[in-house]
Amino acid sequence: MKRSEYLSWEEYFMGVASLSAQRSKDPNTQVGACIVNDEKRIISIGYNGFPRGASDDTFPWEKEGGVVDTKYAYVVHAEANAILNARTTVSGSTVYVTLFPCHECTKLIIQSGIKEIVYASNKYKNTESHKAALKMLDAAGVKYRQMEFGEIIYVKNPK
Ligand SMILES: Nc1ccn([C@H]2C[C@H](O)[C@@H](COP(=O)(O)O)O2)c(=O)n1
Ligand SMILES: [Zn+2]
Repeated sequence: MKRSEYLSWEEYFMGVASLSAQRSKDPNTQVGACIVNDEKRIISIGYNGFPRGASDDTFPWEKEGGVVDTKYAYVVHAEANAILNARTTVSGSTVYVTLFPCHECTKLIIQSGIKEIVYASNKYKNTESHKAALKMLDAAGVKYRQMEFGEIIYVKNPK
């Protein structure tokens, strides 16, 4: 008899996103993303980090200070890295991401043709960035739903 405690596809893809997040050097928030096509194939992964050439040891991880002295000026977000890392089209795919996309990543998600977002944490809910992201996703008809490992707890823009 086959074992019954195996991971569901959703748990597997969010698990890969979560493992990817563990590569991040951000001391405060580690984010991972996993892009999956309609054949359930993982086509790309990414996590938040500095761009090539920007050393994790010399560029700032600070949250506060002048623009050039904080991480926000330099970090490439997990979703952006996953889209950029893809070696095939991401159009029509689903992105599993450990944190709801910010408004900038939302633009990339929409423009790259990703059709669905499955996210875990929504810790920046109620921020202006989140509101803008929701506005764009709803206008574009991109679906999004929250999942807690194994359990889908919220669905928006269903088929
Ligand atoms: N959807 C997101 C949102 C944020 N990030 C990155 C950008 C930063 O490295 C970090 C957020 O830092 P915090 O302000 O919480 O200290 O997460 C991302 O990759 N994807
Ligand atoms: Zn972002």
